[in-house]
Amino acid sequence: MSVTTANLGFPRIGPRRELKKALEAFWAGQIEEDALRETARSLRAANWERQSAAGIAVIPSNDFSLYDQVLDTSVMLGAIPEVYRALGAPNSLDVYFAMARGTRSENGSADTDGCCHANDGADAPAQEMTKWFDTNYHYMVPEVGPGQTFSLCADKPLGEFEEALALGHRTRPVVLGPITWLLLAKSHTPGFAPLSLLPAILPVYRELLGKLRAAGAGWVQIDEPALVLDLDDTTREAFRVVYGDLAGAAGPQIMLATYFGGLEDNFDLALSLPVAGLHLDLVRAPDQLERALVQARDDLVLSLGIVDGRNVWKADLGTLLDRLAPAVKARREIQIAPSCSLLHSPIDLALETDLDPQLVDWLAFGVQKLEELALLGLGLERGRYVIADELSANADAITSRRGSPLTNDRAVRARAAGITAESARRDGHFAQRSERQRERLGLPPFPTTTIGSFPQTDAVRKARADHRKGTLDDAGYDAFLREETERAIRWQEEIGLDVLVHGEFERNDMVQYFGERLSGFAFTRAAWVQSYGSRCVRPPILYGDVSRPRPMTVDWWRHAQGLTERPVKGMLTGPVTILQWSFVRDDQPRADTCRQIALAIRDEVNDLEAAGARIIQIDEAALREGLPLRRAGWGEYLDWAVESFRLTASGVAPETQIHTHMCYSEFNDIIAAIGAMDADVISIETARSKMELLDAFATYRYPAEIGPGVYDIHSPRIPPEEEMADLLRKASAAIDPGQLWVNPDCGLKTRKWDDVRPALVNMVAAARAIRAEPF
Ligand SMILES: CN1c2c(nc(N)[nH]c2=O)NC[C@@H]1CNc1ccc(C(=O)N[C@@H](CCC(=O)N[C@@H](CCC(=O)N[C@@H](CCC(=O)O)C(=O)O)C(=O)O)C(=O)O)cc1
Ligand SMILES: N[C@@H](CCS)C(=O)O
Ligand SMILES: [Zn+2]
Repeated sequence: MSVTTANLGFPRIGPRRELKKALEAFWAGQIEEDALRETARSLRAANWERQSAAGIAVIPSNDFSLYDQVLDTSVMLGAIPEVYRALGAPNSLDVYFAMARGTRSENGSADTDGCCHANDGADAPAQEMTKWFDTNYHYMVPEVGPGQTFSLCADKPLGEFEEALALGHRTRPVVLGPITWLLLAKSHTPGFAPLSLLPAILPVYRELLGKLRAAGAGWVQIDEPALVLDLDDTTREAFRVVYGDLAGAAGPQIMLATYFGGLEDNFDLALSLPVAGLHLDLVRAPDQLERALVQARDDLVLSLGIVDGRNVWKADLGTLLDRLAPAVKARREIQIAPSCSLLHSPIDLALETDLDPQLVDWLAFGVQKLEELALLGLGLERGRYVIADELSANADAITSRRGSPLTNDRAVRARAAGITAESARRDGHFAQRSERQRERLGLPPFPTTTIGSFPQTDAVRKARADHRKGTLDDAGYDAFLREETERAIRWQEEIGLDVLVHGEFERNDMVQYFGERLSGFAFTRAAWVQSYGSRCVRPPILYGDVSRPRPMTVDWWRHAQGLTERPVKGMLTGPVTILQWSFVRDDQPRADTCRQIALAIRDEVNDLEAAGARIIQIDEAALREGLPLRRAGWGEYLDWAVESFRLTASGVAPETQIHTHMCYSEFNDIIAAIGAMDADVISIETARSKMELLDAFATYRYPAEIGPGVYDIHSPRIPPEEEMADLLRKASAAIDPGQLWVNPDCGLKTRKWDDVRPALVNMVAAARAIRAEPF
């Protein structure tokens, strides 16, 4: 028997976000391509060295990316739409970044904000961007069409393999598999099935594998996370054809990697493929181990994903050794690995100098996860006694976390236990509430508002950075933010918006801000995780029972409302979004944790109401991405997610208007659940799809008011008044005009004031024009 440690992918942004800084400097014209490439090279070298030093035997290459691995695959396959081809050689950075970010001849570079997809105000628009499975990472959506041809550009996978080899690392290159790539692709041709392109793609993969083999690669990792999804028979058959073909090609041995869940009904299919190795996610689907031990061919190398690549908790090494013992006994060779690429983990816990040492003792980031694997490898091969000290320290950490008062707050638990169906029900039906709200608010038809944030300018970010560094004191920072808020309020009044927002200038991020203020959360210095391209997030760590020690937003709201007679919305992030964008404790069901967050947010909602807020918005930007990857899990998830939202809002009086906001457009299939959230007003993304989303409302009569976005905030383009008026006319044809609000698709934090000002002036004018029309 042999046990080999392996890794599936390492974060590429760098421990101090070196890649982000180099990319942004390159885009700003401050550094040349050579300098960017040099930063990339040194990050790769450091990553290989780090993994090797941690004791990992199988180290990946081609897991690095200057922007996104799906985009890399599109370029590798020559799937470059015509609009970008004119911009340079297919393997040039000009083409690559044009696909990622679009190009603009004026007004600076185009960029997206990652909430949703592409921008369209550029000369060449960026490719669409969307969430990578159920993560907070976003990939660039490949574009394909009938008759498309493919050709290999192997520069990157080959180049990075050879680069590593020159540094003494014979790596296992990682390639995104053809079926997952095609399933993620979209076509502008209605009815076209991207999978029909497989015969055209297969020869390109075969050629790639041949070249990798010739360069000395013994193994290649082909990622097919699509295998954990619900698949139809055509797709299953495609797996048989593709891997029958590729496994027979003169390439390296194939480690087929599945992750983000269990294979379930695709299990037999995966095991029947003639590949040399199969990686299983045993964190999300532990039962797969026993099944694989019974069913796997003797010569199949099982790669066991036992360390959680999606979360930050230390693995329980003793328990894992027990679980793995039968596998070691039964198989000639096993690999042990993280459940998925470590792209979704922060890099190194050693950089966290401010965290409570007790909490540090419970955590493992990317580097520490690799060290855990190395220890497990030693323990399995040579016996537990070899790692006795480490095992005992690990057991202490696991026990300490389990029993720690830091994770258990009796009052929170008692409160959560007292939740009944009644606690999540608002006083009065929508129709009754609506009447009282209309009376109280006295808003015109087609009321205008925005989603919450105004531009996070350099000045705002600098003030926050200065405050953090101590060069701007509390009073100075507070005064600065109050002035920004006041300016925003005055300007909104001036242009005639009906319902105002304070602008969210005090917030670094819509989740991190709340994480920093809630008990049960810890906040890191450097635990950045790539969200898309150069943009990163620092998810808070939710380690304990959650409560809200004191109001978090009330003073900002009070300041803003004190400046105007018009209603200013209280502005909160909802429990599902906070849960979804945090690293969450894994010692209790997510539903229980979500309910605790909901109770904390409920306290804030109630305090905002008590302070006089007439409208309170609770954003649930991540409600849809929290949906389980398999449909069978949707019902249960939606039940607790919707209940959590309702809990936040059910403590207020009928005349207090509750808004929610969701900045994605794909919710035809969950529209009833969204109705069940029982918000009084929902704002949604629709501008980009030109109100297509409203089709959902044709079959489902949404009971409350709706603000379908009329202004695509992902683009710096300024939408003309007439265009927005047209969208409102279109909306009025699908929905009772009395239900309609007028607002942008999402918050404006990533935009510049120079774009925002004229766009909102036009939006108000469009609303006024519509009000004057007969409906
Ligand atoms: C809506 N989206 C969000 C998601 N997830 C979230 N948690 N939050 C979201 O808003 N997922 C889906 C989308 C993803 N979209 C985005 C959009 C934009 C960003 C982004 O711009 N990220 C910033 C970091 C944001 C932040 O925390 N800013 C801090 C400053 C942090 C910083 O750089 N500090 C430096 C020191 C700076 C100095 O000293 O000058 C440091 O700590 O080292 C702030 O405003 O205070 C980014 O730059 O990547 C992300 C996701
Ligand atoms: N209130 C937030 C929602 C973003 S999804 C904002 O406006 O930025
Ligand atoms: Zn949004």
